[in-house]
Amino acid sequence: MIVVGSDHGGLELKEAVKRLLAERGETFEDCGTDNGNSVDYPDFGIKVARRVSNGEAGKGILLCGTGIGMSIVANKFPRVRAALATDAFMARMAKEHNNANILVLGGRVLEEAVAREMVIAWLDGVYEGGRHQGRLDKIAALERELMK
Ligand SMILES: O=C(CO)[C@H](O)[C@H](O)[C@H](O)COP(=O)(O)O
Repeated sequence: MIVVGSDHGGLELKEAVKRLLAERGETFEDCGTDNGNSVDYPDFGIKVARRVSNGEAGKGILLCGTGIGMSIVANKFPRVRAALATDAFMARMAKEHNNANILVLGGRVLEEAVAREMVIAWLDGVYEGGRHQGRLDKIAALERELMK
């Protein structure tokens, strides 16, 4: 299950991402926003990141104008590794090296065709483990330490 969410700045590109997910037959749920009215990105970033953090959803895709605000919010949550990417290489690395469970996109930054390539690269990428796992373990240990 993939949860998606955006503010008004990411809404148009989110609709394109949803079309791609539907074409691929992915199971997904849109946590909003659902219209162009100005909203606050944390409200929607929290909805998506909480569900990834607690395991209700395996993956999430978040969009705002630049993706920066959504990244800041999502990475507050334990077990969330949210990656703001700007091209297909970064999106693929986000999966292969970082095992990112949330992909963050900027609706005011990306062309639809590039965003589609990115989502495909991230979804189809395979986490490599190996040397990268020790690095993710260090991040997880830091999370546990900071939560004490
Ligand atoms: O939070 C952001 C930047 O990190 C997002 O890009 C928002 O979409 C943006 O800040 C919203 O801007 P607006 O002028 O209120 O439309």
